[in-house]
Amino acid sequence: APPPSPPSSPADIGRAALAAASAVPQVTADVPSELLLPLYEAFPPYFSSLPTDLQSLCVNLHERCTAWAAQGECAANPNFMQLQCRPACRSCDLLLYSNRCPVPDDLSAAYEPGDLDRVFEAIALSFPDLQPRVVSSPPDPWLVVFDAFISAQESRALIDAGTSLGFARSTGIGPTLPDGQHERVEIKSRTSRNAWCKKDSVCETDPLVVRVNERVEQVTRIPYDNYEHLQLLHYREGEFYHLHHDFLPNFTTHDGNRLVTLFIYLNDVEEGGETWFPDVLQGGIKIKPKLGRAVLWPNVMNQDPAARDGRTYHEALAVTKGEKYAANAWGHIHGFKALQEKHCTS
Ligand SMILES: O=C(O)CCC(=O)C(=O)O
Ligand SMILES: [Fe+2]
Repeated sequence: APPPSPPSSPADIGRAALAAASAVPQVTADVPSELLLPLYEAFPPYFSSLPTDLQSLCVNLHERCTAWAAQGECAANPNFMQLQCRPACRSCDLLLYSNRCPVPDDLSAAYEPGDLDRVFEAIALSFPDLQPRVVSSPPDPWLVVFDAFISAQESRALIDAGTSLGFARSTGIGPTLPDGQHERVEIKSRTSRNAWCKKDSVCETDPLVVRVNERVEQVTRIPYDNYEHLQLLHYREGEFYHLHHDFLPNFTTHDGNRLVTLFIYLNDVEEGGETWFPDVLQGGIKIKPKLGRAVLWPNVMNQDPAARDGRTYHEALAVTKGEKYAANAWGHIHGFKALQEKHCTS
């Protein structure tokens, strides 16, 4: 990914710290000579003190890291520099999750035991304009369909945001990396494409998108910061997402897991593309995509919001005619967005 905020550097005055000193032909600023040496030559104690699986990750990811470090950018722009220019900033120890991601001060939970039922019970009474229908309720898992969750104009704004951000083949969550995050891998069971409504994108400036996020927050009573950035989806004819659960496996990060999924359909689909819940009610439930419609379901148990509700497996059936646009809003127990900025989410 491109640097979110590249340091200001007047000229190309150095090379990566891992380049040999002889490979740096033109040094036009005062760069300390040790920064021009390979890290393990210049700082053997520092390098060998790192756990072995971190040593291979202790590299500069940008060729101007050394020069930026010499200009004081490690202190001026730490979020970017400490991860992109690890050896140059002597920040390789931050590759360890426990070093990089101290437990947040505010670990309050969006849902305490019992809150999930309270939130779902209140929805039918509090948001009549959104046309909610309780399709399933305890002792079965909650499942609420809103037939007017967003307007045609808001749907258009979300599709346009996805198009401008660029839809790319969707991935699944792969093995845990040494830095505590997870590899993203292409999976055969999911052929859709998606875009993330990320920070500093049109999603944060378009009032229509902002309004949708506010509604998601109000209806679910999960704060905006606890939500992952909206994930915008595009399925072309034949594309699908096979049976899966939205609760993340093996997560250990401070954001906690996904409490609920609010899934929004952004267009009418000619044929297919239903969301199928095989274990909700007798014989399962299929939700047909429809512009403005949304489905809300829990991924966790009412009595224990840290535990997965194994009954809300679901599948996006293949679009058999036309195309499908949709959006996922995933609300976590704890804050998510601020942690993601520090690369501390899964
Ligand atoms: O497209 C759908 O109907 C559901 C998609 C889904 O379950 C997901 O993206 O996690
Ligand atoms: Fe899903």
